[in-house]
Amino acid sequence: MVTVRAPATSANLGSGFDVFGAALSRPADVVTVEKAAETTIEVTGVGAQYIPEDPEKNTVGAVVEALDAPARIHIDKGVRPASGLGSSAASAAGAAVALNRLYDRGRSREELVPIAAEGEAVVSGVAHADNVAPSILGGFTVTTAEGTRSVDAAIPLVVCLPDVAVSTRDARRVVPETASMEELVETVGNAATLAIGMCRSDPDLVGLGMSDPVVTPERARLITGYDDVRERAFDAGATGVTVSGAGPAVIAACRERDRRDVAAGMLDAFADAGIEARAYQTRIGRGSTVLEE
Ligand SMILES: Nc1ncnc2c1ncn2[C@@H]1O[C@H](COP(=O)(O)OP(=O)(O)OP(=O)(O)O)[C@@H](O)[C@H]1O
Ligand SMILES: N[C@@H](CCO)C(=O)O
Repeated sequence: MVTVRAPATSANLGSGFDVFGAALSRPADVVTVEKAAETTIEVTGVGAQYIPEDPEKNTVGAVVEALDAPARIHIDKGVRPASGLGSSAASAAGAAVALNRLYDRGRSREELVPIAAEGEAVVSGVAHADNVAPSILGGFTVTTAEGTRSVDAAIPLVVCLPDVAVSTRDARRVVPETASMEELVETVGNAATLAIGMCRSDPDLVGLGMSDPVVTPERARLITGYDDVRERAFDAGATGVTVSGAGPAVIAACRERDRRDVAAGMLDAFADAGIEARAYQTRIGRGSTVLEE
């Protein structure tokens, strides 16, 4: 038996659509696997009632196939599905690390990234790896067709999750098909600023680099109260605010001393819009961790 804790993640970080990702210190899924002749999946925890246990429909089923590793699998969800916090990815990442260990497949963490990404194709139609990469490797990740690079970074964060669901599949439909040269130049500048900020663990540069003129404005329209939430976070000291992944979670970078106020401001703004929400005071954290074997 192997048990793995796989963290929630935030993809895109504004300027890095389908490229940037960050592991969050909390929340997380816990995935337990045991060898079995046939694969079975049991799901408990947050939002378990919305998650299919059929291996053809659950993200971990694709991982079992890719590693040829049938198992009895238990997923204890700490990351709510359709949250923008890489819920589907956390289970796939945890299963990839756990099954690789259980069956001694000898894959490196980097090699497990495209395997776990197969699970994402099951739910969103695209094997995007920007959530599974940080959930497996930890830290800040840059994923391209050439692979994933990661760096540890100490950045305090708040993620505020409203009590509404936005599926990645739906949120991908509003992504513009083209961008102007002006938007491209702005986006490259912001993304480069953010990457330097991560390497220096500088919340000011990370926040500055979260700005994105192309994808985020379209996605923000799907989140009731977004503009006020953003403004209240900045008022409380946030250095940058954007949509987390495909939403509806909203992520803010800040300094440690402002984190509590940023969380309170974001919660208040959602409450003013009549929406219940939960705020996680978190930070960039570690990747999947083996808890027991
Ligand atoms: N193990 C799993 N955990 C969570 N959701 C799963 C899992 N397997 C399948 N799903 C399905 O995936 C969908 C949620 O995935 P989706 O990509 O939309 O949200 P997310 O992973 O929280 O967000 P994001 O990718 O934007 O960070 C739901 O329809 C859910 O039923
Ligand atoms: N990069 C993906 C992440 C989904 O979590 C998207 O924004 O659609």
